[in-house]
Amino acid sequence: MPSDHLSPQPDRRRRAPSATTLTAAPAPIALSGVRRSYGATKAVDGVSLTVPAGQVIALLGPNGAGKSTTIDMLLGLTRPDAGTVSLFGRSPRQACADGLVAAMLQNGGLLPFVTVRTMLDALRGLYPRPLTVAEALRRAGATELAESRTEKLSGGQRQRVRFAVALLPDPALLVLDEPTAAMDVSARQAFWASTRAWAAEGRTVLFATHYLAEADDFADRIVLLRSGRVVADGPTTEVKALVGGRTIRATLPGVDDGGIATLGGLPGVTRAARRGDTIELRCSDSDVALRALLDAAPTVRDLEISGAGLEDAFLALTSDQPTALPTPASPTGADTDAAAKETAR
Ligand SMILES: Nc1ncnc2c1ncn2[C@@H]1O[C@H](COP(=O)(O)OP(=O)(O)OP(=O)(O)O)[C@@H](O)[C@H]1O
Repeated sequence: MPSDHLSPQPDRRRRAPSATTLTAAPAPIALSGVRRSYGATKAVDGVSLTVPAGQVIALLGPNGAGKSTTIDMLLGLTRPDAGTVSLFGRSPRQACADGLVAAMLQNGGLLPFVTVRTMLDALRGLYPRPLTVAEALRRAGATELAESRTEKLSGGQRQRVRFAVALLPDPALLVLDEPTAAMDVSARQAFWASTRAWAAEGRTVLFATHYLAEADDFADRIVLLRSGRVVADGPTTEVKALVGGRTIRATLPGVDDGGIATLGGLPGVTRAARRGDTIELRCSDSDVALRALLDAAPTVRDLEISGAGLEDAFLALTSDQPTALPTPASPTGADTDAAAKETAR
C-alpha cells in the first residue's frame, strides 16, 4: 500500500459532501496554535493557519523549518503536542477516511509488480466517491502509463502516477510535499497546469516546495516558516513587499573594488556588488540612489531597476539575522486571534 494513500477505513454509510457543496462548509484547513517538539527541538512552534476553499497555498521555508512536520500533523500522521487541527470541521483522520483529503508525500510508494491501471482499480474500492481510473489518469497527465508496470516507471513517471493516486478519491483538499522533485521542466509545467485546473473547480491545494519560482507562479498565498514559526503569510505580492527596497543593475566598464566601495556609500544604497562590468546596488531609496549614481559615474549605462523578488524575501525573512519583520499578514484575521490566545495560555 502506498504510504501516501491516506484513507485507512472509509465509512461508506457517511455521505461526505462533494467538493462543490463545500463552499459554505467549515474551512478545509484550520490549524490553531499547533506545536510539536522532538526532544529539545521545537519543530513546529505555535502555527495558526486558516485556508479557505479554492485557495492554492505554498508552504515555504529553509531545511528544518517545520514544513513536513506541519503537513504530518495536518494529515493526522503525527499528533500535535498542543493546539488543534481541523479539516472541513473534522479530525484529520476522519477527513481522510471520508475521501475529502489526499496527499502526495515525499516518501510515498506505489504497489509493485502490477500495472498502473490494476493498482488504481484496487485503490478505487477504498473510497466513497472515487474518480474513474481513466479520469484520474487524464487529470494527472498519465493516461499513456496505464498499462505500465509500476516498478518500471522513471522517477518523473512515478510522480505522475502518484498524482493520479492522490486524485483518485476526488478529494476536496490536496496536500503535496515537494510534488515536482523528480519532474523535468515540461512535466512540471503540465503538473501545475493540471493542479490549477483542478483547484479552479473550488478545491484547495496546500504544497510545500523549495522551488520559489513554483510558489511565485502557482500559489495564491504563501506561508513562510522559520524555526517552526510563521514569519510571513499573505499573497505572493505582499510577501515580496515585506522586503522593501529595489535593486539597480547597470554596466559600468572598468569598475574595481574601490569603485564598488564608493558606490556602496552613495545615498540610498545599502549594498553594492559587481560581476565583471555589471554592478548591482541594493537600495533603500532607488530614486535618490539613481541620481547619485549618475552624478558619481556618468559613464554608467544599461540601467535596470527591479523590485525585490520572492528569493530576496525568502532570504531576508529566514536568515539568522532577519531584517526587522513586519507582522505577518493574516488573510483571515482569525489566525492572529487564535495565535494570540494560544500564546496567552
Ligand atoms: N521524527 C523526528 N525526530 C526527531 N527530529 C525530527 C523528526 N522530524 C523532524 N525533526 C526535526 O524537526 C525540525 C523540523 O523538521 P521538518 O522535517 O518538519 O522540516 P522541513 O521544513 O520539512 O525540512 P526540509 O525542507 O529539510 O524537508 C528539524 O529540526 C528536524 O530535524
